[in-house]
Amino acid sequence: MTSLKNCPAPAKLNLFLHVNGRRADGYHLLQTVFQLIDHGDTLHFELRDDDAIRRVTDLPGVPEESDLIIRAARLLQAEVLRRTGALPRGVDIAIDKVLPMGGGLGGGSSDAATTLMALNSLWQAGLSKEELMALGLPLGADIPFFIFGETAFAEGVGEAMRPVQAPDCWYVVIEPGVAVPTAAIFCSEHLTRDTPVVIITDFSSHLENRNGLKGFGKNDLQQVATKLFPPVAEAIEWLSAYGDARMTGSGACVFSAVATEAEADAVLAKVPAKWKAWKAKALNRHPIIAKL
Ligand SMILES: C[C@](O)(CO)[C@H](O)COP(=O)(O)OP(=O)(O)OC[C@H]1O[C@@H](n2ccc(N)nc2=O)[C@H](O)[C@@H]1O
Ligand SMILES: Nc1ncnc2c1ncn2[C@@H]1O[C@H](COP(=O)(O)OP(=O)(O)OP(=O)(O)O)[C@@H](O)[C@H]1O
Repeated sequence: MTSLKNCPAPAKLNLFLHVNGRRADGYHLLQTVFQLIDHGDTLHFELRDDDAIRRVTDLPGVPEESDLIIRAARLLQAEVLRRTGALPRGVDIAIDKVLPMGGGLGGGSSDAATTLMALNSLWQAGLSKEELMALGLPLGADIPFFIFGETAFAEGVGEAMRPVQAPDCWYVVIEPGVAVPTAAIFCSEHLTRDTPVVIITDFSSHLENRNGLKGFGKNDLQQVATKLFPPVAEAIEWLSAYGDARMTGSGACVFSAVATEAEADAVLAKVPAKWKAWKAKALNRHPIIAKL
């Protein structure tokens, strides 16, 4: 096999996101449910005759050298060299970018995770899932989750994960049109960092309904993000008329669960034209698993 086309890099939603504390190194201890959804970027990989790793699609605002896709590919290439003494063939990587940057949807992390999984297969590198997760973590906190590949309850700095059954529902997602820098939210003096720790049984009954995790938990980053970025507050306020609207990750995107696709369409029809909005279905498993 010399190419892998149409590899999905889905988005995630944080159904709740609690900040429970802060480590000595400044990183925050979180508890979250990462929900995979069927909306995201698509990547294409084509092996080269030399050993160069190239992005063949322009991504405005993200130079090739700092792109998480390229950094992930180079990291795996170096790891294969270290293990086998042979440098794997280079690769041209194309991307259909759909997910907004700084959207809280984990776009960059998902692209990097898909790159690690696809190249592990194309290069027949044989790294285990756990080895790929460890390789990806320094590049982005959400990368291990996407490689884990299942909707999950995550704790710590995101590295301890347990699969949970995704609520069987749809989500309406609004992009408020701003990019939120994650670090700025975590640095804020106004961020509360003392939400009590929960256990799965605290919310497992909520997973069975078709309203996401409506009524359970909150996003602790939301208060800070809405103060710094008023369009996020405005989108939450608008969407709240149709359900329990929340922000995902460190923002900017906001979402609300609905039971059916028809209900999602009904809400989408009313979204003010100034915002981009879309619907997505809850997934239990990463769609790339069926492909590799
Ligand atoms: C908040 C989440 O969106 C939840 O899914 C993610 O954990 C953030 O993931 P990300 O955007 O990939 O963030 P990273 O690039 O890993 O980290 C950006 C910055 O956020 C802060 N950060 C991130 C994760 C964490 N558990 N504690 C932190 O304090 C750190 O200042 C870090 O330098
Ligand atoms: N392939 C990539 N796609 C998107 N962003 C990338 C990529 N590579 C590097 N980046 C950088 O990462 C930053 C964060 O982008 P990303 O889309 O991952 O944010 P996010 O959705 O807020 O993530 P999270 O939910 O993990 O906080 C971008 O502003 C960009 O500078």
